[in-house]
Formats: sequence, C-alpha cells, structure tokens
Amino acid sequence: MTVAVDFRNVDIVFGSDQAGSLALIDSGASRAEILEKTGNVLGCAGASLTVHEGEISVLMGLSGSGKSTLLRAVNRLNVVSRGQVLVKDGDKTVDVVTCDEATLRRLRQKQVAMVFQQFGLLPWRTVEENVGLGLELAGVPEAERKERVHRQLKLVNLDQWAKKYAHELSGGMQQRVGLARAFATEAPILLMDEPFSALDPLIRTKLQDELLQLQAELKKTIIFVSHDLEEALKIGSHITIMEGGRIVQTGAPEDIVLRPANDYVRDFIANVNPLSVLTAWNVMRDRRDLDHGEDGWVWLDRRKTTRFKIDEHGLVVAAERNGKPAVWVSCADVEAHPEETAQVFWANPGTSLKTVMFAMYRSQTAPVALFDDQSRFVGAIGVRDVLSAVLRR
Ligand SMILES: Nc1ncnc2c1ncn2[C@@H]1O[C@H](COP(=O)(O)OP(=O)(O)OP(=O)(O)O)[C@@H](O)[C@H]1O
Repeated sequence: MTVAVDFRNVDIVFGSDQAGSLALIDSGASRAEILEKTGNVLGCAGASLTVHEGEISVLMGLSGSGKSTLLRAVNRLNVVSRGQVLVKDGDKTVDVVTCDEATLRRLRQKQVAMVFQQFGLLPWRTVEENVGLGLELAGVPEAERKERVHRQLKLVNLDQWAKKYAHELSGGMQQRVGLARAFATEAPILLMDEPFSALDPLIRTKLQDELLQLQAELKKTIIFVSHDLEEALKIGSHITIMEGGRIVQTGAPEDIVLRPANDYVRDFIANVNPLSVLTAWNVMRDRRDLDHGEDGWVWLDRRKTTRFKIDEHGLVVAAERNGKPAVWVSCADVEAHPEETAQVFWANPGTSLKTVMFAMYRSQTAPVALFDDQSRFVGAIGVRDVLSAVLRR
C-alpha cells in the first residue's frame, strides 16, 4: 500500500514561546499546564499517523481535541512546530513542514484540496465560477476549465445549477458545490473539515452516502475531521481518536468499537450499536480453536449440537445437527428457507454480524459456520461469541 500522507511526531504550538512549550510537551505536560506556564496553546503533540492512498482516514474527538489543527498541517495552513508531514507528490515525497514556497503552492494547487464546514463559497460568483476558482488561480485556460467544471458539476448532480448563485442553493447543495470545487482541482488528496456538520441530519446522511459513492469511483485519499462517531464509523476506513491535542487510538472502525484504548474512547462508543460495524470475522472462533473429534469431525459450538466433517482440502463433506444429518445453507438465502433444525447456515468472514444473528435466530440458535472464498471451512460463531461482542465482554 502506498503512503499518501505521513504525520511523524507532529507538534503544533500556537504562541511565541515555542522552545518552552516543546520542552513541556517532552515532559508530558497537558494543554492546561502548557497554557499556564507559557501562555501558549497546544494544538497537537506527538501526532504520528500514516494515511494510505485511497483510504478515508477520519480524525475524531471532542471540540478542541486538535483534529482541525492536525488536518491543516497537511497543506501548511497551520505551521508545524516540530516533526514532519510527508505528502506524496507524484513519484516523490515532500515534507510540507520544510518545503519552499513554490513547492507548497504547487502542492496546494495540484495535490491537496480542501472542503470546509461552512462551504466557503464566494457569494458574488456563480456555482460554476466557484467550482472553477482553484483552476482559475492555477492559470488553467478557460476552455479546459469549463470542461473540468462541468464534469465535476455533473458528478455531484448540479449541472443544472451552474449559473445560480450560492444563496439560491440549499445547504446540502452548497456543500456539493464545495465537493465539486475540490474534485475539480483533480488533487488526489482531499482534506475535509467537518464538511457535513452544518447540515441537518437527513441531508447529512445523504451527503455521506454520496461521498462514499463518489469515493468508490474516484478513489481519493481523504482525511476527514468529524466529532460524530456514527459518521466516522460509517465513512472511515481508519479512525484516529484525539484527546487534548494527542492521539489516543488509531484503528479500523471495529478495532475502536471492540477494543477502546481508554475511558475517553469508551465514552465515545458507549452508545454505538456494535451491529453497525462488526462482521463475522470480528467475532468468529478460528477452526483451530474448535473442538476436533475423530474422522475429521469438528464441533462448531461449545454445547456440541452441531458438527461438520471436513476433508483434507478444508471442504465440508457432511454436517450434523442434534445427531441428525443436516444441510449447509448460505446466510444470504436465509429468508428462502423454511425454519427447521436440520440446516446449518454459513457466511463469509465479511458478512455483517447482523446477518449472522438473523441466521442464528432462524435456526433456533444454531452456530453459524464461516467459509472462505474457496468454500473452505475457516471457523464458526456461536451464541456466546455474539453475546460477548454485543456486550463488549
Ligand atoms: N490559529 C490558532 N491560534 C491559536 N489557537 C488555536 C488556533 N487554532 C486552533 N487553536 C487551538 O488549538 C486547540 C485545538 O483546536 P482544533 O480546532 O484543532 O480542535 P478541534 O478538535 O478541531 O475542535 P473543533 O471540533 O471545535 O473544531 C484549541 O484549543 C484551539 O483553541
């Protein structure tokens, strides 16, 4: 995987006593202590985070935790006090902290685009003129500019609105213009600072869906600031949780939900429904950890109600439930099957836990088997595995 942005031990201090503040950071001082002793504000401290190409990396945390500060280091809207911010620039890597002004200007025009919370549209310009602003500043000729602007407006379904002014559009539409403006630069890296938080919940959900659809096609690298964990879990490939200027945890959504690093993260996830993020993979027991009997038989559950006979290729050749022969059926077909005990449902590791639970419900709590892409048996999920994941125990 190619690295698009690499934050290495980034400290950002707002104020004039940089040396004094950095020494305090090194001694582990909190933001409040640094403020008291130096009068400076700690933006972020010791932040290390690697963002790979094509992922949506979400920075999450309470207000003032340092998310925007870190984000704005990527295009040097914030000056880094110490550390490196390495940004992929074609075949090279540029340290934004130390690069010269000309390189920075080129990065801002071609590599890194930004989408703001308050849309940041110029009211005296039409939609198309707003979308084309970055291209105009970069000196892109008019004909090419027009073509690129219209392509982007079409992408966000606003081509009919090209000649309107920002105030004639709803909030959701204005933010789509903001997205189109960022896309128009064709920059591979997008910085999004709470882009949807000024919108009402329904529009917000819709724009999140649209962003995911666009991302599936455009495959940008997106660093996205949010203070809403539901949003982070929905759109993030990785989530980084910040507290008081410091990163407290980075991981895939399910890592955060299953293994919160401290009480701060635990408080965040307290109201998250684990079913919205967990997959079969997160809760299964590996086949090696199951009870193996004779002749290739493996028990799928601790209660020993269900077992499979597995051949030397890892394929299932026979199944038994409550001592009687059973068939194995995909979870995807659960609705099509009559409720009966002589069947065992199977899923893939990527199947949602919700689907697995429904299959369990339909089979009087029988365990669910897991098969890989080649139909080999890889593990099983029993009721207890589900309960412990849902109860986070
Ligand atoms: N330009 C600045 N000058 C001085 N202090 C700043 C500046 N920008 C941010 N700060 C301070 O740095 C700290 C982190 O702010 P930051 O905006 O990064 O937090 P955040 O997590 O993005 O919060 P929010 O969700 O409220 O935007 C805050 O205490 C803030 O007041």
